[in-house]
Amino acid sequence: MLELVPITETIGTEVRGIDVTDDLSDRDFERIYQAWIDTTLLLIRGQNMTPEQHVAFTKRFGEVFTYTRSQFSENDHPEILILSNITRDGKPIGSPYSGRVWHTDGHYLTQPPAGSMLYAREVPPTGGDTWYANMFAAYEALPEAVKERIDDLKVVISRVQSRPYNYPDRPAPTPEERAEWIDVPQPLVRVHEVSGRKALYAGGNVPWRIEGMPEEESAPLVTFLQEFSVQPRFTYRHKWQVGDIVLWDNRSAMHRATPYDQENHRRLMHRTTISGQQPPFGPEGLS
Ligand SMILES: O=C(O)CCC(=O)C(=O)O
Ligand SMILES: [Fe+2]
Repeated sequence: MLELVPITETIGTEVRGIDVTDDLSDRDFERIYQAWIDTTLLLIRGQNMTPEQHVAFTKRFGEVFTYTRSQFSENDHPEILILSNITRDGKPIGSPYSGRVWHTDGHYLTQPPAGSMLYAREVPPTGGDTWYANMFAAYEALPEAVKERIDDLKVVISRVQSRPYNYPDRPAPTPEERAEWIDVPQPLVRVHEVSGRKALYAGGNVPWRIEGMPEEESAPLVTFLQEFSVQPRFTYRHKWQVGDIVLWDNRSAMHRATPYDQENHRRLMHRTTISGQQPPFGPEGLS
């Protein structure tokens, strides 16, 4: 029987009593979907999915993104992104460095993904955990004066500067990529398109600044918001077991991967990504 169990006081729901490869009734799915929207993260343990089943389950939450240009997608499954240190024919089959700093996926895209579903296939005995922070809770805990100050601010994100920082194992952007990777504006406070709740949209792995604000004012505010939002009271550290699925709502969560002994242990994660809309601007998210 489907059971929904809170993970911490502020973030996450563990979904028990389901096999995601079975047909879930619309009623059960609706409860799971609502828990995802409300608590930003779902954990489902003990699953055994083929790539097809992973994609099919992800599709219930939205349109699944296809990695047409990634060197790290699974053979014949462009929807499955591989995060791993395991090598295939002497070549890495994934980037083991992805996400080592707090971030929200695709902050630098005009249409960032709505969510990501990570599935653990192989895990090291220690390390390789993933941290998550609930950005609704972080926003709501800010002093009223800070909320008023930041509610209508826009930030500008530079994708070009992000590449070497995020992926030390990948080459710097090519001139073509540089030309294509434009600076992207995002709201600093994001109104969730399903619940209407406000979240701090302050992801950190891509350099960003606040539009129209002098650097000496913007930089300390950015640092304050980033540090504020990852306090233990808003976060959950997930220690992976094989068969775990974690689905996070990228509109209301930040996350961060932690290191592990890459020389001696294997970690293999399959990720699907749910496409998203352009974050709405304006105090009510209407414009
Ligand atoms: O490997 C992980 O634990 C998370 C990596 C990450 O940032 C992601 O999948 O978006
Ligand atoms: Fe990520």
